[in-house]
Amino acid sequence: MIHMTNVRIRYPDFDLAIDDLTLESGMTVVVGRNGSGKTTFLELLSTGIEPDSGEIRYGGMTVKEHLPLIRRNIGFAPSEMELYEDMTPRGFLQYMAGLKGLGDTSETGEWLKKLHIEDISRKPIGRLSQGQKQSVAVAQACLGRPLALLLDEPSSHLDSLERKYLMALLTQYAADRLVVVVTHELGEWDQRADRILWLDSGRVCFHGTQKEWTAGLPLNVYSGIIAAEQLAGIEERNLVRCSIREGKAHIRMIGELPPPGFKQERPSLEDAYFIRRLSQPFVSH
Ligand SMILES: Nc1ncnc2c1ncn2[C@@H]1O[C@H](COP(=O)(O)OP(=O)(O)OP(=O)(O)O)[C@@H](O)[C@H]1O
Repeated sequence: MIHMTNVRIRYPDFDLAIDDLTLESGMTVVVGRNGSGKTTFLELLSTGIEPDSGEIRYGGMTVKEHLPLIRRNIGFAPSEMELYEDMTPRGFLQYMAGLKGLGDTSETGEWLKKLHIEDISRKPIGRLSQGQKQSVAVAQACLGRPLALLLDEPSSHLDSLERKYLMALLTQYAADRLVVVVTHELGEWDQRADRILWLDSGRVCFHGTQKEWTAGLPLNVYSGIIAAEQLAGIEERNLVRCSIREGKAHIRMIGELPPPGFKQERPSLEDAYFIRRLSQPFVSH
């Protein structure tokens, strides 16, 4: 469990302020617009940056007193992790295992397999694709099975099948540990996230379960089919999804009332994000 109290980070053009937040075991998905402070939040949790004020407790321990122990129990994969280009994934993981003080490096093979990078494990990292490098970054974070796994957009370069495998792997990992994932692809986490954390302008706007996230929304979700030429009558901002097939537009949209013939749908995590964003008062940056 990680607990943040009165945490502040002040940059010249941005500040992050978290008064009271507890992250518990399970999968927490962090969302928010660009520049809302998600990476800063993850860097804080990872102990990579120190708050200007306030306190973060890891299972009751503070960084001041127990930094090495806390770091041993955190696995962190930043979004664009700097990897040693001349090393191979296997060599890099063994090196990281050494740094983390893991005696048994056989675990490196396990993560290479689980992240599906075993076949490229002897190629220099510099010659890997973005997606393969991303998997190496996630693998190093998992080494030692840390109690808290912090991942910044871990699937942004992965193909859809690898994304699915990664979701399954992380869901399993989160069964008895704390996993925090920053993502812009909230739709992928339907039925997988235990909690959603929504940051905006460096503030926590929402922290709660999937059920709470999708409940009590000020707008509804509708689906329906209209002639493609009628599409112009629907405001772009209200469209969640639209595909045109045989002259018909198949639509998922949000609104107060359904257009004629549309039926109401249960909001997905992503629908709820759109609704919450659209219903927010405009904040200039
Ligand atoms: N080291 C720094 N010095 C000054 N400002 C910074 C620093 N790091 C981040 N910021 C600012 O803090 C704000 C939040 O950045 P952050 O990267 O945390 O946002 P984000 O939500 O992760 O964005 P994105 O979704 O685009 O990745 C931005 O305005 C950014 O310019």
